[in-house]
Amino acid sequence: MFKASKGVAVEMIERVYELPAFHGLLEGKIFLQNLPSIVTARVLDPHPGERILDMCAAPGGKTTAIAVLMQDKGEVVALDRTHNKVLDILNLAAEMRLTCIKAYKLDALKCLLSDRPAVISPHLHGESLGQDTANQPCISEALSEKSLFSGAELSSKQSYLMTQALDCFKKTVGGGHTYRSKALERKEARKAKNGPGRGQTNGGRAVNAMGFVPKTFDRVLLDAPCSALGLRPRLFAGEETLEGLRRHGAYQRKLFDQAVQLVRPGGVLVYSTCTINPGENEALVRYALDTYNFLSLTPQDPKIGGPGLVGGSDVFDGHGFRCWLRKGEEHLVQRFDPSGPLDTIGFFIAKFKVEHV
Ligand SMILES: C[S@@+](CC[C@H](N)C(=O)[O-])C[C@H]1O[C@@H](n2cnc3c(N)ncnc32)[C@H](O)[C@@H]1O
Repeated sequence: MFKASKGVAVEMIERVYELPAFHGLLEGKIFLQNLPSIVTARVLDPHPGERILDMCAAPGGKTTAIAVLMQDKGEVVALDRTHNKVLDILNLAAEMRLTCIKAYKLDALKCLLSDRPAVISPHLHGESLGQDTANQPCISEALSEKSLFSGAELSSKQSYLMTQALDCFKKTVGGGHTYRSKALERKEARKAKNGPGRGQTNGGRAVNAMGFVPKTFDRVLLDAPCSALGLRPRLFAGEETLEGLRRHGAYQRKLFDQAVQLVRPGGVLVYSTCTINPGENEALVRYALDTYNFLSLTPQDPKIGGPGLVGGSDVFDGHGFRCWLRKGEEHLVQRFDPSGPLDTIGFFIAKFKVEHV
């Protein structure tokens, strides 16, 4: 408010709900969530022991809801591209004592390991791993795959081996059981003296991820960054332009292209946004179904929101007229109307079954 020289200021003189502020109260016991966010985690339907990917996860509301539904058994990989936001996820997970959550910093547009040339730290080379390396089959096997170092694209076997190698590397070297360099000892002494520093929190350290092997997650949630036109109150909603809305749609399609490749055959992909813009919701579903013939919409449970929009836009968005859902598809998605009797934020959820060939 003090940044702008003119504009509208709002002073809240009466609360809608007489709820106390929860800051620091019942820490780890309660976490406020919008109803559609809880519904999204339930629609994903994660089971204990599964491997789940939450692609745009900060601050971790849905990540933690998913981990709770899994009774903290299995693995929830939570990504965000922003360092401090990854720390937020780690903090929330620690506060809720959820150990199955692994949060990483990664641009979700580069999620697929096989998408990029192999760039491996020289530390991963056998000699620098210490004497016990030969006793680590996964490292030895991965390192014997010569083309890992050639800069060629990774096959999925190579990608898998590399992930295994990195895991082993972390366990052996990173865990400090077999080899502790002088540099590591100096770093730890510094940390003990100065405190954890920017990359550390109570929840742990924000680590960069390199990407993931295609078709290795049981379920993927893409809670996409969006125009957030469903959030209330939105004092600045009028500032979105048609071009801005179109760009959100294009970005979401790129994220979806990554998400779809990470789900295992027979797995589930849930797409959600907190906007009411059909260009980011129903149009994304149309794109998904028309682009990937191995995807199908699947019924959602619980189903609380209303039907999606059938038809299409008659507004030219600079590239075309976006098509939305076809008749019969509208009841397979949920659209939460922020002006409706449910009194929720505006939100959208689509659930896809993935059957790769
Ligand atoms: C809608 S919010 C996610 C809310 C979260 N799922 C929750 O329930 O708490 C979108 C998040 O996506 C992140 N994001 C945007 N683009 C991204 C990208 N390319 N890769 C990873 N994260 C991204 C943003 O930093 C933001 O935290």
